Amino acid sequence: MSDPFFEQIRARLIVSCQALEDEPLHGSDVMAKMAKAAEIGGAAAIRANGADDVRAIRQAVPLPVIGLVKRNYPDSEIYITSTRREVDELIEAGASMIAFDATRRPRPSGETLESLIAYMHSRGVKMMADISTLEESAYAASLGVDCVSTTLSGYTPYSPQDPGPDLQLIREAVRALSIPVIAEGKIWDPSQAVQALEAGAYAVVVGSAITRPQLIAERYASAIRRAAKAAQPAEQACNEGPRAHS
Ligand SMILES: CC(=O)N[C@H](C=O)[C@@H](O)[C@H](O)[C@H](O)COP(=O)(O)O
Repeated sequence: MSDPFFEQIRARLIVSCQALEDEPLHGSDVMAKMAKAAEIGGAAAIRANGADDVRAIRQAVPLPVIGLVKRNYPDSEIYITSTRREVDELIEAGASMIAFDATRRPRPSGETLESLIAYMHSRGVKMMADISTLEESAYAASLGVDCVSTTLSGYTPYSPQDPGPDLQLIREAVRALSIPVIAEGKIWDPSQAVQALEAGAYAVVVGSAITRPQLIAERYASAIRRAAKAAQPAEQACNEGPRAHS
């Protein structure tokens, strides 16, 4: 593939810099700093939520920004770039590629997956299809998206609910598709990123493990709590000392 964007991200790290309103790091200024840190750390591109964050990040770093808009609608479970309204916002903000929910669940505002992809085609924008299963990846590819990302595995009720990345989906999608398959979702460790690449992923997106400190802290705190709890009976026995025989 000779597309400069895809050349730039080949076998590289993409950092997802996202903080929703209820998260402590919410705010475009903070996300722009996160993106700067990611760039210094070696990221080849940034994934970001919302037109304001896309704009701020584009000003802060010379990296391509994959944009999405998370917005809840009352009549749909889909919340990642659900309709052309979000697509327009991202194009306006200068996103290099648009990430969107490419599951076949009902979309809000009478939009369909097919109509949304056709609209993005007509606007000439690159498309990253966020999918949760092999079947969804194949269908999105047949509609002409530029790449698929395993973002939604574990986030639809019918996909595997595992704690780690869906390496099997990556492997199967790579085998089945002729477009890049991006590994995304639940990658917490550099070794998992390497496994994803070994499974054939074209690039790897890491979010929470780099940019959501409250989740990172929680992992440490709960591991420490678990270890302390497991050590308790032994400690108690130690403190009590040998029992005197009566
Ligand atoms: C399911 C969903 O809404 N995923 C979102 C998609 O943009 C983000 O909240 C994730 O942080 C991103 O996909 C990266 O994944 P992880 O944070 O696991 O590295």
